[in-house]
Amino acid sequence: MHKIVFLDRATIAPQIRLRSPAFAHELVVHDRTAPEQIVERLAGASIAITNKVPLSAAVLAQLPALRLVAVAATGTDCVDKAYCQQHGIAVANIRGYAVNTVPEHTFALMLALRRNLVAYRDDVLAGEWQRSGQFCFFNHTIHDLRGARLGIIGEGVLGQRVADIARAFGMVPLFAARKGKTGAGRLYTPWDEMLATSDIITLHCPLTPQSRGMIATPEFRAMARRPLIINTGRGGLVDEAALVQALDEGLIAGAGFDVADGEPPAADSPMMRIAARPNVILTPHVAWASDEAQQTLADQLIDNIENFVAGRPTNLVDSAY
Ligand SMILES: NC(=O)c1ccc[n+]([C@@H]2O[C@H](COP(=O)([O-])OP(=O)(O)OC[C@H]3O[C@@H](n4cnc5c(N)ncnc54)[C@H](O)[C@@H]3O)[C@@H](O)[C@H]2O)c1
Ligand SMILES: O=C(O)[C@H](O)CO
Repeated sequence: MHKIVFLDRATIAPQIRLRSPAFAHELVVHDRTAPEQIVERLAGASIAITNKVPLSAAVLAQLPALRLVAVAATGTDCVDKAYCQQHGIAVANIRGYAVNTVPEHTFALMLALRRNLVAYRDDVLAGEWQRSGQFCFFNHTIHDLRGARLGIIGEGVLGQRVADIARAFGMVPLFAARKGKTGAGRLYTPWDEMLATSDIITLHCPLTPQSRGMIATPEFRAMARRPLIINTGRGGLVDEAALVQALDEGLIAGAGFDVADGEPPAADSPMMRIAARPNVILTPHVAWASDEAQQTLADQLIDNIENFVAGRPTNLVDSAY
């Protein structure tokens, strides 16, 4: 009989229904699991469910019964997939569930920052409208999306939907070629050209050893049009100290982030130090979290587990990802 252990059920909202897998099993559910509890809790489990509890090689090496890590997310950066691949542990993720929720959140950040909604709201609350003496006032510039060039990093499910919505707004979406690769091809804009010509840059790629820190000081200095940076991908894709410096030096117009390098970020972290600025919006990794998307995720999570046990696994992730 399979023993299934869910390490962090509290990362999915309580109203989301998690159906019981349709095979003989024992299911143990923990709301949260601290690093020092992982090995003890997964002892004897053949299937581990994790959303964000890290499963490092050192931890996995102590779990000889483990056969499947079912990640309750698209991003699998919390799992040492190279170790899993070498030791016959399958890793499955959730795909396509966020195709509405993340692009909608991405555009919410873009619109709010392009139109300076946070700054105007602060002004209204501070009495600026009354002081202006007329029906409107112009303390902050406002830019339309129509005509803006949108650099998109990552051309998967989310990057493509963002491009579709961008076209509907009359924007010009540009899929960035891989950093460091020459010869962009018909569908891709060379990396340097994307940096130099975008009015907004949005990240939709996984966090891997290759993509960590892909936007750092040299990239900010190459952003000739003072773009907005939107990151709903993963903390760690953008070097946060370099982001603060880029904002301080006016190299970028603003930042809309749903993720941080280390979550929750420490109170004195770079992201928290800039979070109150009017041209910064930081949301707590909730772009994925519409009720609709969460239910799709929960259903697909159990599908993945049932399919694995039935011998026809779905959504397996290899170590390159
Ligand atoms: N903030 C959130 O709530 C939230 C929700 C869902 C997904 N995400 C993040 O968004 C990412 C993308 O999701 P998706 O559903 O589009 O995944 P996907 O697998 O469909 O697409 C990922 C794309 O990134 C590309 N890619 C891989 N490595 C790259 C690199 N080094 N540089 C540039 N591109 C690279 C892949 O080729 C692929 O086209 C996930 O990996 C996850 O980290 C965040
Ligand atoms: O990768 C994902 O699916 C989101 O970050 C939610 O965990």
